[in-house]
Amino acid sequence: MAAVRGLVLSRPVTFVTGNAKKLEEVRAILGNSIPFQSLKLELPELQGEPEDISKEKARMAALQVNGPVLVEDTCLCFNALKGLPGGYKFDLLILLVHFPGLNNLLMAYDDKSAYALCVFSFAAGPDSEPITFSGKTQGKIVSPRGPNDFGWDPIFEPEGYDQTYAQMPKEEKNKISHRYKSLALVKSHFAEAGYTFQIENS
Ligand SMILES: O=P(O)(O)OP(=O)(O)OP(=O)(O)OC[C@H]1O[C@@H](n2cnc3c(O)ncnc32)[C@H](O)[C@@H]1O
Ligand SMILES: [Mg+2]
Repeated sequence: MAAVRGLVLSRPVTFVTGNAKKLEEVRAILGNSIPFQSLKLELPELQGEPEDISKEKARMAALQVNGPVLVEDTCLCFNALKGLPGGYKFDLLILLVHFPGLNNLLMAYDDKSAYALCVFSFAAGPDSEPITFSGKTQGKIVSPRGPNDFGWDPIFEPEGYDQTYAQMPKEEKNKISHRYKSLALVKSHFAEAGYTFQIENS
């Protein structure tokens, strides 16, 4: 999608999420590259294709904020289940983390491969069509290992590693994660579009 070079955004970008752990990672990954403020909003939990969910979240967030917003939708997709649960958030993932025996559900399948998918959307305002940026990290589903403080991190082992996301130092996850890859595209887009920001109090 064409972006207007040098477009001045009316307000600083607001990253809207209800998830403090996501916010922590986004802060660490973006550093000072894109100035943003954050807002905790519980948006309705939509179901469907991750890109559609992410865009719809951006529309809802831009309406509420009445300005430029970033949102993201993240899911874990099992290849043996043809990409489910993906954007269909029945509580299977949470059950898998808390009741490791349920991993037998996947034991029925030889294929334990999965991918973590993060779709960021940027909407320049309530009247702008959101643009999406998808980042994917391949891996496999394993019995839970590591601290249990962020979603399905204990059961996802990224390809090429013998640790789950939960066992890795945060800096390591943030170098290879679905979120990192999606944000790399967001950063490139912002750099190419040449947005300038009116930062409050500056
Ligand atoms: O307000 P939003 O941003 O929507 O926050 P959310 O927690 O509802 O986030 P999602 O709908 O995108 O995510 C669905 C689930 O996936 C979990 N999740 C998201 N990113 C994750 C990651 O990097 N590692 C592990 N679990 C993650 C998250 O905790 C949710 O339980
Ligand atoms: Mg959500």
